[in-house]
Amino acid sequence: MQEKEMFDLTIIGGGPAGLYSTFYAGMRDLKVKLVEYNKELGGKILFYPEKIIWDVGGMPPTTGRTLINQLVEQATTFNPTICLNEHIVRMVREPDNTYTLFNEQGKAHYTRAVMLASGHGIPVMQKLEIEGADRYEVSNLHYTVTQMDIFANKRVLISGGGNAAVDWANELANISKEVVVCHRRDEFGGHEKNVEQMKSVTKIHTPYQIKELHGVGSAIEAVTLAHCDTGEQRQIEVDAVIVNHGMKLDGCFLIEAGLALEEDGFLRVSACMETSQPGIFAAGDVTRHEGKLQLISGAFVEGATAVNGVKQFLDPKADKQAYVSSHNEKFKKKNEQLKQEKQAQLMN
Ligand SMILES: Cc1cc2nc3c(=O)[nH]c(=O)nc-3n(C[C@H](O)[C@H](O)[C@H](O)COP(=O)(O)OP(=O)(O)OC[C@H]3O[C@@H](n4cnc5c(N)ncnc54)[C@H](O)[C@@H]3O)c2cc1C
Repeated sequence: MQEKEMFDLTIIGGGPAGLYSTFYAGMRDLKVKLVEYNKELGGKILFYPEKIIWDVGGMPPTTGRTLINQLVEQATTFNPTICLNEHIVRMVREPDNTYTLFNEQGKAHYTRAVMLASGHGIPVMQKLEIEGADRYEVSNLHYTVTQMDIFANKRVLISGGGNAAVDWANELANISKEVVVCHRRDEFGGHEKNVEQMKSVTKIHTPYQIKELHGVGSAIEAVTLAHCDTGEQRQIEVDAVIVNHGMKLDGCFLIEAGLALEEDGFLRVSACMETSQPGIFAAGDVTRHEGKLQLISGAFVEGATAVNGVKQFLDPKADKQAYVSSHNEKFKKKNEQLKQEKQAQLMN
């Protein structure tokens, strides 16, 4: 029988919100477990590991990969329990007001409080609805860009008009032989400046969509685009195709748990990031509230606020927030260690 180990807090989702909350929960002496669906931590940043991030406070321009590594290092400061490759699909409130969370295989996690840091749910890329397209996925049909240099000196077609498609088009224009963008609408998502830049450095076809892929073996060599209104067709030769048609979101378990949602399907939360169910808190992209900052910095603030909410939920007499880290006794030994490491570095 599975051993029933009870945690103070179980965090669902290992993106920026979940990772920072894991660290902060350690600062608040909570016994914490982090459960992530992917086999790797990092959340959405895993979609842009090579992109440079500029807008996280106090952090000089840093790649997504470096930020993930730093977040993971910080999250593991207090030795939390981390479970990867587990999709939480059900939350049950027990008569003693604790929660049991079940993963897809039926494994249970026992916890006194829950934090939903599940972003937009399990992202499932919208695939091309063209028969046989999947055979090119092993070679030059991509649904995300995790490594820029594989597109160096290539003729790349990007299909899609969202934020990510615009960003990738601009970045690839610096290294690829040619970047062509097709989109079924004339308008593109993302910052106006980025869209303008994309228009000046790539060839754009709107309103067009991919109608046919032509390949030999497992590689696409050309693509037929069709005009969305007239059906007029044009063929272009390519070395790689990137499709970014958005993601299907799996938010079903939030609905099944009976949590109050805003109209757009995201979680309604109180000022201390508690959901409509006592003991279930939330942080990051999964929440909506007035003043929402849907950025990594916003996820950090919401994470710390939610952990403080959890602490007071479990112990109403607890301080409202953790004692500042610069003067926190918890770090005394670690600070000594850091000083010694720095001195040793200077000596070498
Ligand atoms: C292309 C792109 C570029 C961006 N650039 C920037 C930028 O420059 N600066 C910036 O501040 N922000 C940027 N963002 C936004 C930023 O990435 C998000 O705001 C941030 O990742 C939100 O963090 P999160 O932890 O709330 O959610 P996520 O990062 O989405 O993480 C949620 C995690 O929860 C997991 N999960 C979900 N449901 C379950 C479940 N049921 N069971 C187990 N695990 C589950 C998911 O697998 C995922 O790992 C960008 C976003 C994109 C898409």
